[in-house]
Amino acid sequence: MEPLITRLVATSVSIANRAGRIVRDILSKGDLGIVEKGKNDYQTEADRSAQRCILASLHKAFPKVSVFGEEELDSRPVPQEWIETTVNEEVIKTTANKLPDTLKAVKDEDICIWVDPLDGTAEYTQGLLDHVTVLIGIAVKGRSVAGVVYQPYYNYQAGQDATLGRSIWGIIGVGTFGHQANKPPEGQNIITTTRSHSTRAVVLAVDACEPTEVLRVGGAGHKVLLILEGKAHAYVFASPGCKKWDTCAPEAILHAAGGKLTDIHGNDFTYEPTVQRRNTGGVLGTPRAEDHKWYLDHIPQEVREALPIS
Ligand SMILES: Nc1ncnc2c1ncn2[C@@H]1O[C@H](COP(=O)(O)O)[C@@H](OP(=O)(O)O)[C@H]1O
Ligand SMILES: [Mg+2]
Ligand SMILES: [Mg+2]
Ligand SMILES: [Mg+2]
Repeated sequence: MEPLITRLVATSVSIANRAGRIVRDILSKGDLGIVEKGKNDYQTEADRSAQRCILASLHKAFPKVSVFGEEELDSRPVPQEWIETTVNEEVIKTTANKLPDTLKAVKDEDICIWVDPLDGTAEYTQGLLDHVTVLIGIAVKGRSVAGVVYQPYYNYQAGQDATLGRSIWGIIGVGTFGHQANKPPEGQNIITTTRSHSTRAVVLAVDACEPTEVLRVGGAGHKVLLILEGKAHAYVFASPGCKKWDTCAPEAILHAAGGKLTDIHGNDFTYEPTVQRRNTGGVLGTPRAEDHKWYLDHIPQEVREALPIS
């Protein structure tokens, strides 16, 4: 049998696809069932249903693994057709002979999975559909090592014949798959940041990094995809608003591709079950680990002091 990490990622790719289908079905039916959880913080029926699908499916396949999802839900039974049991063969094939030795012996109790059933909820409700992703991040002993980012509306403006949706996945030491890997353009400094959760500190930090262009878009998953595809040079978010489920999967795919995701002090995120949910130190992502320090050094002291280390 394949190592646990390989099976987890291969199953998570199938589960994220299934959840993405639920996200699309709910929007096409038209009743989003929006609930306000807090200030500028919404949940829809798609967030709730996709999380039920993902948690029930993971629990069925891996009953001993800890899983945390963004939404607080009751334990109502999940429709049988939402339980995804297939395994993505592409992941099994690609990972065979490549998984680092350190990940081969990982046990159930070492693992914590962080699930964002719908990242970019604000943009989903506003019709900015390619900003939406489904995130499943896998941490081992508190460090993010593998992730799945499913983009359910990829290609939605490319015409009827285009295949809708794509899966991006990555494992540290194996690589990142399912997207184009481009370098960002030389001579520019394109910075991506939040579209719907901006603050004075967010703007100060972006401006201090001397952007030639600012891409204000939704979703932590989507912003990391922009970096992986060479559309942005950095993801700069000087706010305590992102949580563990926002960063776990994006961090793994970015690190597996040679990039870096930390808080704005340069500290690594940790993901053990008891960790505080908020990434209070903000988020900084770059496509090449060696470029990270330049951005860290440009974050104003005033902004750093206002964001406690996570
Ligand atoms: N001030 C804030 N309050 C609540 N959530 C926040 C937030 N700032 C960021 N987030 C969460 O972090 C994710 C990325 O934010 P953004 O799109 O603004 O860059 C979103 O995840 P969800 O859409 O899964 O809730 C968003 O809700
Ligand atoms: Mg949310
Ligand atoms: Mg999110
Ligand atoms: Mg979410």
